[in-house]
Amino acid sequence: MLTNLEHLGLAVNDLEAATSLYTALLGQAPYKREHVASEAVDTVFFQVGSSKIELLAATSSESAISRYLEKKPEGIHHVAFEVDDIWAEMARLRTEGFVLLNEEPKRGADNKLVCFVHPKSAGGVLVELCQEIKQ
Ligand SMILES: CC[C@H](C(=O)O)C(=O)SCCNC(=O)CCNC(=O)[C@H](O)C(C)(C)COP(=O)(O)OP(=O)(O)OC[C@H]1O[C@@H](n2cnc3c(N)ncnc32)[C@H](O)[C@@H]1OP(=O)(O)O
Ligand SMILES: [Co+2]
Repeated sequence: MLTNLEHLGLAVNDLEAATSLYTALLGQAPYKREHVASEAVDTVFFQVGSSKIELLAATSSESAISRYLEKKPEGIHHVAFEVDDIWAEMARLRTEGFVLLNEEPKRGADNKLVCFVHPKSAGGVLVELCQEIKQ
């Protein structure tokens, strides 16, 4: 089952400007900056209670974030939910008729295994599932 709203992913053109804005808005500094080569993104994370804000900027034109920002304004790009068992949730969502964008979970940011649900099958929202990678 989905246990928590893990993060909101915000697509931004200028990561430093967005980081300054959210530092002022949230009244706190980010806890992590991370490059995710597999997604060609630089990310900045803020903790807000039990949820997070993830700022995402593309590092190449091949990035999903780059393609998104070619067509849409900066803003909420995806919503991510925490799961205890990503394999079970992927199987459950498939049986519910959702279209998954990856066959297997893949390594995401912030020490997570992730998978994505196509927005066209999720009411127009790009959904991400995240499972903590236990050390
Ligand atoms: C993993 C690191 C980090 C983490 O938290 O761990 C991340 O979150 S990385 C986040 C960036 N990576 C991804 O988003 C990977 C999954 N996304 C994709 O595979 C694509 O972005 C996809 C398939 C959702 C869209 O691909 P593309 O933009 O090339 O396709 P289209 O432009 O043809 O879009 C198809 C259709 O979907 C609508 N769309 C696209 N993106 C979104 C979105 N973020 N939210 C809602 N809707 C979206 C788009 O408008 C098209 O709709 P249509 O009505 O046909 O115009
Ligand atoms: Co994300």
